[in-house]
Amino acid sequence: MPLHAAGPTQIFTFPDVPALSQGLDTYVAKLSDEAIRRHGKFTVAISGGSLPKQLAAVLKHNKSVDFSNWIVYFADERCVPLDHEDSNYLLAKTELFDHVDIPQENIHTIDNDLVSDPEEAAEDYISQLAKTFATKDSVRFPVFDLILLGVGPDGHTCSLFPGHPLLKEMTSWCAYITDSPKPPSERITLTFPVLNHAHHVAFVAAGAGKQDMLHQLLDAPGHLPAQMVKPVTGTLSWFVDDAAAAKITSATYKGLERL
Ligand SMILES: O=C(O)[C@H](O)[C@@H](O)[C@H](O)[C@H](O)COP(=O)(O)O
Repeated sequence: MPLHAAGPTQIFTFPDVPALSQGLDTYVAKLSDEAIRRHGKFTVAISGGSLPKQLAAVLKHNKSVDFSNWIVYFADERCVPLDHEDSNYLLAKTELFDHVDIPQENIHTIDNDLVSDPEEAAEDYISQLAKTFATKDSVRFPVFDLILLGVGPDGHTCSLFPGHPLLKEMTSWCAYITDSPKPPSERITLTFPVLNHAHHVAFVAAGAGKQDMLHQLLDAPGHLPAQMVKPVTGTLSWFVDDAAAAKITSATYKGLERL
């Protein structure tokens, strides 16, 4: 069985979180290897929340991954200093970056001097993205090799929340929000067109607390933010543990796959 294939959403289920981390390691290592062979680098965007820990648990020990060619962005970031306990960067640093050899200049953080001005911080982040993704041929949207996303109990992903005007943002690469219902209220976030131009997008969700939302997202059509992630040509995968997957019933997904 291929790990992923263009086309319909693939859902990989695991008995528990350690097994899910093992599966993520296999998946990310393969995509990293493919991307580095193809274009000499692996461009990846990482979310906050529980994802960095789940991602890093096994991956940080994987000596076969060429982290020196990773280029890392944040799918969203809270507008707090980089050493603040709410910083997605600090979390990813503690869980992953401190254990592997990603060159510091390849880790694109929110500008620490701009965290009190979300609009400026988002503008700066667009400039950082342009350094990696704009060529002299110019690109319409960044095309990440992989974007790793979490999902909230209200169906939000990144800092894209249900009913928020940012759901309609279709031109800018990175936007700011000052009224996030999930604290802290000020954040920057990649936008849907960026998410949907990636080669691969993977959601990661674990625990019984995600059961109802996964059932809602995957068993019925809708317009919640996580349901608006529909890669134009890329793949969409879900990595879930059995507890989170327990209420998924749709025939579309009846072949929940073990990785
Ligand atoms: O910075 C953030 O708050 C996140 O990027 C956010 O979108 C997160 O991924 C979800 O809220 C899921 O969080 P949990 O995995 O902790 O439930």
